[in-house]
Amino acid sequence: MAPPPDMAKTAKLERYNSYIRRVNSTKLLNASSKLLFRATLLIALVLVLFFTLNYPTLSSDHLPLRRSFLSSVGGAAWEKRVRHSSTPRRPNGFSVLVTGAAGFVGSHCSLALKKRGDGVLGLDNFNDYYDPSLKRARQSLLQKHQIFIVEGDLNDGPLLTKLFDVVPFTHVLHLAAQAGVRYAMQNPQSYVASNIAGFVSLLEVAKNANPQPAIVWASSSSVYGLNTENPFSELHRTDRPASLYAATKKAGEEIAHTYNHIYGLSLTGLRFFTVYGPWGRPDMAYFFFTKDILQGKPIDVYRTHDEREVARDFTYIDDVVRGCLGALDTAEKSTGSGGKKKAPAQLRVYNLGNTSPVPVGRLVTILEALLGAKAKRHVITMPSNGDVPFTHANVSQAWRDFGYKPTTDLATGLRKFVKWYVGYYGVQPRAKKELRLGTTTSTDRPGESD
Ligand SMILES: O=C(O)[C@H]1O[C@H](OP(=O)(O)OP(=O)(O)OC[C@H]2O[C@@H](n3ccc(=O)[nH]c3=O)[C@H](O)[C@@H]2O)[C@H](O)[C@@H](O)[C@H]1O
Repeated sequence: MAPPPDMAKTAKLERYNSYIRRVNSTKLLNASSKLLFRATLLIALVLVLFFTLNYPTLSSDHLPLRRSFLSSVGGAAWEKRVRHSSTPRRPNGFSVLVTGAAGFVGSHCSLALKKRGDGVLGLDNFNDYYDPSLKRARQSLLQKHQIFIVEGDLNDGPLLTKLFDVVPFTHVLHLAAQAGVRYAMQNPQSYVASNIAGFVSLLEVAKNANPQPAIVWASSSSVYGLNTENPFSELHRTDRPASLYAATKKAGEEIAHTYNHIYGLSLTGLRFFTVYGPWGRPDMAYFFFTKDILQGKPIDVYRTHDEREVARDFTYIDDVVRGCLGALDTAEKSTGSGGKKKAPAQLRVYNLGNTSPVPVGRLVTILEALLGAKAKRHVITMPSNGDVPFTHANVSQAWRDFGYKPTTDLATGLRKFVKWYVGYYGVQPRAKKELRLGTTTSTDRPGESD
């Protein structure tokens, strides 16, 4: 029997309503899965960005990815900046790639080269081994002098290749490194990554470049290690490093030999002796002693195991800059091309020191006078941390080949450093008046802080 017409209508309405509910719930389901999918995508993207930008090591696998996120690298505008920065403005001027250009020695050398009309392109990874804001301040200074620093890592082969594709560099001044003797015990891998892998990465690209550049690079006085002959000469033994830092610099010297031998690269290693001065490195003793003395904090002054004073051949930055430029000026051309050696090429190593070691206690006394504050000296036996008891350079080879002659004694150099320090950090040493430190601004040129 057929239902009465009202009941049939109600049943139809019921079916219709349930159909609408089903449609609505399907729509809702679709909408929420879309939302879920988008949210997942967003979280994944955030995670990828986070791990890429914060990847802590120098793993080359991740660098191109990291770069492409950060990047300003590549593109017509970028290439124009790279070319403009590297173009010399004097006849027969050099086109120099300065690695570690935002570093202490790198920033000073970049400005000195630019000042005399050479083209300079910087490369720096702005790592946080010490306060990166100091590196950024140096970068701003270089930028004011039309020096562009490409932000990138030595282990980024494709980036280096790109730079050499854009610019036919005549020279490389390779100063990028993991510095610091004592920190090597805390972070050994960073020394291997920068000073060995990074150096090889640069040499691989340089040997394939056409033309091959001449390379001048920073070795270290620390390669003399346990050498007891004095003063240190390039002819002395360097096979007993006392720290991993020294071992990686010594490895660099051997690696330089190999690339010179196989590919005809012209290579000059410069053994720097405890370089100090304005815009210096905060991890070095003279720098953190200054900070600690001003803050009334105690400082550790090392003495040797046989109760003697520890001494260093502290070398002022302007002298080292002159040494670097002298080495560049006398560097012969590499002889290879396209990865093939055509003839024997120049291979050199030089000490760049001050030739007069000063005990660390004396350095503290000079700082006390400049700062008008007494240091809280905590004299302790040198811990087993890779430090050597003394350094002393014989620089006769650098003098003979490019007229290197250090001219700044420690008291003069520290006065310039303190003058910069108080200006940069805005502190007032009590001795300001007596020593005529004056003030300086953070925009003072490195090497022109007087
Ligand atoms: O010539 C180099 O190739 C190296 O020079 C520099 O190393 P170093 O000569 O060790 O300079 P730096 O740390 O300033 O210690 C100075 C003195 O203070 C003593 N020292 C140090 C710390 C401390 O707390 N107390 C102390 O007495 C310490 O024992 C030492 O006698 C660069 O950092 C390094 O990167 C590398 O370039």
